[in-house]
Amino acid sequence: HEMAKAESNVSDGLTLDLVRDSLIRQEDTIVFSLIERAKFPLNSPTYDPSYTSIPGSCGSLVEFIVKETEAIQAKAGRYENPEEHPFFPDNLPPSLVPHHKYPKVLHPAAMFVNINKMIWDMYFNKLLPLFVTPGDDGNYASTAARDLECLQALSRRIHYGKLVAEVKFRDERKDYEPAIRAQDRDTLIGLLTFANVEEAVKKRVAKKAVTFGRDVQLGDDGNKGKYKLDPAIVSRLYGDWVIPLTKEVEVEYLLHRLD
Ligand SMILES: O=C(O)C(=O)C[C@]1(C(=O)O)C=C[C@@H](O)C=C1
Repeated sequence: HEMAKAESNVSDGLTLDLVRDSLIRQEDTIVFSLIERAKFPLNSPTYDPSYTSIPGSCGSLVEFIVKETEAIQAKAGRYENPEEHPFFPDNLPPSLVPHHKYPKVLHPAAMFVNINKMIWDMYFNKLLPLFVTPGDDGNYASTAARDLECLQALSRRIHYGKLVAEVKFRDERKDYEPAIRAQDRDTLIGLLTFANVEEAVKKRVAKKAVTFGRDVQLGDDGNKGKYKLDPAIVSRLYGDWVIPLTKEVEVEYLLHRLD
């Protein structure tokens, strides 16, 4: 089904190539946010609920930062954008800014797909210990702020799977419809998987880690193979978690595409 690329010509101008261009640009944001987080050691008190005793808040410092930041950003209209998904959607304050008419591209069922709990779990339990050094330098607030940027960048990329799925559905409706009617996950995964694209993504993000993770010097390249973030880990992050979670969003969206 590589043919779909050339043929897609939908009314709102959305094409698989355009959606993929956005995914590629978002790689820059993700790799750079990880580099920024890697400046700090693990700083485990950031994640320890017993470290803080903030009145009115019972979780860890990172939960406090994420919840409070999301509340401010919600008031500023961030979650009006269908591409943004909060980590703590309960009790978010309403937007206080004028309503912006985002183009209605997705099926309304898209609203109910939010896998940020899985992303949170993956980031803190699997990924973080892989790419930060052990240790504690006391910079917990800055550490939590960097975590939030990583989480938001990952969440945006993974939930972009809704748009990817929508374009694929429009391009190959007759293949997708029977699988959706049968609620057949495996067939849907088969239809939306492009192994060659996944391989290219994994190689490219490793190359971005090499490129962005160097010290820029005016004279000779003094890097001697030392990077701020291990390129192999970025490749693994994508292969083991980012791509599978994006596919999970694609399937969840498609299962309700005909509701
Ligand atoms: O580019 C696509 O077709 C996507 O669905 C995105 C993505 C990815 O997460 O990078 C996921 C599944 C495909 O197998 C290839 C790549």
